[in-house]
Formats: sequence, C-alpha cells, structure tokens
Amino acid sequence: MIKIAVTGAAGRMGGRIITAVQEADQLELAGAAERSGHDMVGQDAGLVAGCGQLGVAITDDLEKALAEADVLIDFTFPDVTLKNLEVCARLGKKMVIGSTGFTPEQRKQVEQHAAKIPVVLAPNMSVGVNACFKLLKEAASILGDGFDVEIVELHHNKKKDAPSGTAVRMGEVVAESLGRDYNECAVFHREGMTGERTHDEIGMQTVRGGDIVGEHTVYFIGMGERIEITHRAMSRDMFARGSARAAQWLDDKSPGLYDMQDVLGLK
Ligand SMILES: NC(=O)C1=CN([C@@H]2O[C@H](COP(=O)(O)OP(=O)(O)OC[C@H]3O[C@@H](n4cnc5c(N)ncnc54)[C@H](O)[C@@H]3O)[C@@H](O)[C@H]2O)C=CC1
Ligand SMILES: O=C(O)C1=N[C@H](C(=O)O)C[C@H](O)C1
Repeated sequence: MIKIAVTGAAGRMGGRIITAVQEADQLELAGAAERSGHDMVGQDAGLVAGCGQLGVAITDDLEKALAEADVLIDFTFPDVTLKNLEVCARLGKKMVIGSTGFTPEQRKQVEQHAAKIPVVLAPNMSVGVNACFKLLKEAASILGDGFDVEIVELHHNKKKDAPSGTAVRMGEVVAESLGRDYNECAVFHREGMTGERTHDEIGMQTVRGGDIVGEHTVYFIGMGERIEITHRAMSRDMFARGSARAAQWLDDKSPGLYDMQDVLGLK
C-alpha cells in the first residue's frame, strides 16, 4: 500500500481527495493536516470528508501528518504549498501539488525542490482537461495565425486566483503552438478606447459566481467561422481521482518535476 497524507484536509478539494484515496485499492490515508486554528483540527479526517471514520485525526502539525506517509497531496495555496514542499524535500517525501496561482518566482522554487524529490505539479488533474491541452495544441497548429484566440474561464465565488491555473496553461499551450510567448501576448483587461484587437494577443477573461466548479472555453475566431473547445467540470471528484492516480504513479519515480501529461502518458 502507498501511504498518503493530505494538506488542506477540510477544504473543498481536501475532502474529495480523502474520499478518492479511501476508494483507491493501492492507497491508504496515513495523515491529514489543516492550518493551525481550523475548527476541524482534532476531528477524524474521514468523518470530515463524509466517507466514514478512518482513524486519522486532522492535525496542524505537518511533520506529524507526514510521519507514516510516502506521498503528500497538497491542494492549498502557493505560499502554503511552498512551505510544505520544503518540509517534504527535507524528509524525502514525494508530493502531488494541485494548488494554482504560482508566480514565476514561486514556480522556480518548486523546480528547485523537485531536484530532491519526485513532484507532480498540475493546474488541473482531470483527464478531460489534459485531453483538451492536446486538442488545443493541435487546433492551434492547424488554424495558425488566421484565427483570433480568446479564453474564458468561469469558477465559484470562493476562488482566490485569476485567471485559473488551467486557463493560463491553455493560453501557454496555444501560444507555444503558434510560436508566441504567452507572457507577452496575454491580455487580461480591456476597457475604454483600447484600439483594434492586435493580431497576436490572446484574451484571458474571468467570470466568478455561485458554485460553478470550473468551466474553460478557448475560442478560435476566424472570418465567417468559429471553433470553441470547452471543458465543463460537473464535480470535484475527477480532480481528486486524478491526484490519487498521480500519487500512485509517483511511487517508482526519480526526483524531478512532472505533470499530468506525464502521469497520463500524453507526452
Ligand atoms: N489541480 C487541480 O486539478 C485543482 C486545483 N485546485 C486548486 O486547489 C487549491 C485549493 O482549492 P480549494 O480546495 O477549492 O480551496 P479551499 O479554500 O476550500 O481549501 C484550502 C484548504 O487549505 C487549508 N490550509 C490553509 N493553510 C494551510 C496550512 N498551512 N496547512 C494545511 N492546510 C492549510 C485551508 O484551511 C483550506 O481548508 C486552489 O489553489 C485551487 O485553485 C482546485 C481544484 C482542482
Ligand atoms: O479553484 C478551483 O476550484 C479550481 N482551480 C483549478 C484552476 O485554477 O485551474 C482547476 C479547476 O478549474 C478548479
């Protein structure tokens, strides 16, 4: 059995991940952590997740949560994830990271730590979104410069980062396929007399509201025709199952930074 610890155990994703770990044949929950002062510290992680008592109490001490674990699954926030990664690198524990919103500098820090331990970092753990990344690469390479690209993402009103990590990755995939630099061509805001749309820009639009789990559409807009590639998440369960699959995949891997395309064999 591969032993798993989960950080953000009482979060929206944490509960689904604990359930996915419990349902996976080869995985076993060995630890669960939350931030200090969280109401659920001391409670049984399975009861909090709604999948029945597991005999693992949520702790605010990460090292305690990791004591028996082989892999940490972390869906929290970039600054928290980086601190947790430092601990995992020191203790030689593998890590699956689902947190989004890393700055380029933070992303470099992830890469540095991944020289010591195997790490999967992916803005989206669903099979469908990872298939979309491939479709987008292909679509952009077929359509070339004759189509304007706009990306729209919709998420719930509790989401803290924008645009979503998935939308950013979609922008990067399309930009790369078109021979552009995402950091130079992404446009996040239009207001007032903006002038005509430039040829190379990729528009990135964000919608926040209610309980939307996550929706992403990439528009390729040409003269007289339009292609839309959309992914709609109906629940968080496939993100959670994806993270459990990544934890299992890491079992025999050497130190390094991997993503879901590696886990799913899509490279
Ligand atoms: N890669 C993917 O497939 C997906 C990624 N995400 C990302 O996962 C992250 C979390 O999303 P949600 O679960 O919706 O957020 P959330 O706010 O519901 O959960 C985050 C949890 O982390 C906890 N936390 C904060 N500091 C902590 C610490 N020091 N130690 C342990 N726990 C700590 C919070 O108390 C909270 O319970 C976000 O960055 C989101 O974008 C979300 C869904 C899918
Ligand atoms: O915060 C979320 O909820 C989600 N975040 C991820 C992202 O930023 O891409 C993935 C998913 O869309 C849900």
